[in-house]
Amino acid sequence: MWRRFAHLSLSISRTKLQSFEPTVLKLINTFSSDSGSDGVASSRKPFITFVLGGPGSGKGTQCERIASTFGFAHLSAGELLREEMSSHSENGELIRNVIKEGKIVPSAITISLIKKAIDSATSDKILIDGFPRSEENRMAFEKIIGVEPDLVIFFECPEEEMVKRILGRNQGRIDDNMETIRKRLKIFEDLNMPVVEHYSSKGKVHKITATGTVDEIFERVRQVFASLRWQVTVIIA
Ligand SMILES: Nc1ncnc2c1ncn2[C@@H]1O[C@H](COP(=O)(O)OP(=O)(O)O)[C@@H](O)[C@H]1O
Ligand SMILES: Nc1ccn([C@@H]2O[C@H](COP(=O)(O)OP(=O)(O)O)[C@@H](O)[C@H]2O)c(=O)n1
Ligand SMILES: [Mg+2]
Repeated sequence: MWRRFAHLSLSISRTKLQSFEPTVLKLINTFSSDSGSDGVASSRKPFITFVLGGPGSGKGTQCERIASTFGFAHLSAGELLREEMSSHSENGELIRNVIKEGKIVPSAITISLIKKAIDSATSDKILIDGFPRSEENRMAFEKIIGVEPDLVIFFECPEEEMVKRILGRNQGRIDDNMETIRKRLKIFEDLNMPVVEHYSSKGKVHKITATGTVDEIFERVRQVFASLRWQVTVIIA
């Protein structure tokens, strides 16, 4: 039956895609970004977005909205580490100490958790929230996983706003106290920002002003994802 159809592969915006008659479209679940590498996505390679920003800048909150609106799997590096910490695994104590100090967990541990989460994700559009947090994290990911992100979102937020949000977060986290927050803010400047600068120089970063209401910020984020070019196969009957 499929042999009677001509297949045409093209890149098309999501808005235009929605106006097509669904019966003549077969959507391959991949897409590429305008700023992406080669613009040609394979149906097997996941579309990876790194979501970066200081502690309390709203990464987790906005990732939930992106995931539910655009069908992404949301993997939070911090959540994966906290789960591992609570599972009493051999690395649990090490992770607890590093998080309490606001430092960065060795890349091999974090990447192995991320890899497992990617492998079991139900979407091949993946948000990796809070990773990479250092150049060492970044280089290890690119080496072990063997891909670069297709897109990087960076939430820019003033320090005093981040501190206010963390102190109001109320999730019982061992690192949400003023002493650890100060250390995390320093790590953010010293180790996280070089990662943002690296991907900025490659034209992959979309900087989002992370002040205002959750809805206002999501409207800025939404525009980035709505402008992604979907890779579709059109089946012409
Ligand atoms: N735009 C916003 N305005 C006020 N509070 C916010 C906003 N976005 C998130 N929050 C709250 O701030 C805290 C930190 O947000 P979160 O998404 O956990 O940030 P991150 O993952 O970057 O640390 C949470 O309690 C969240 O509910
Ligand atoms: N790539 C990562 C991500 C988090 N972490 C650790 O986990 C802590 C919490 O990360 P998180 O992403 O949940 O924190 P928020 O920025 O969401 O507040 C960090 O401060 C680090 O100690 C890490 O070591 N390596
Ligand atoms: Mg978070």
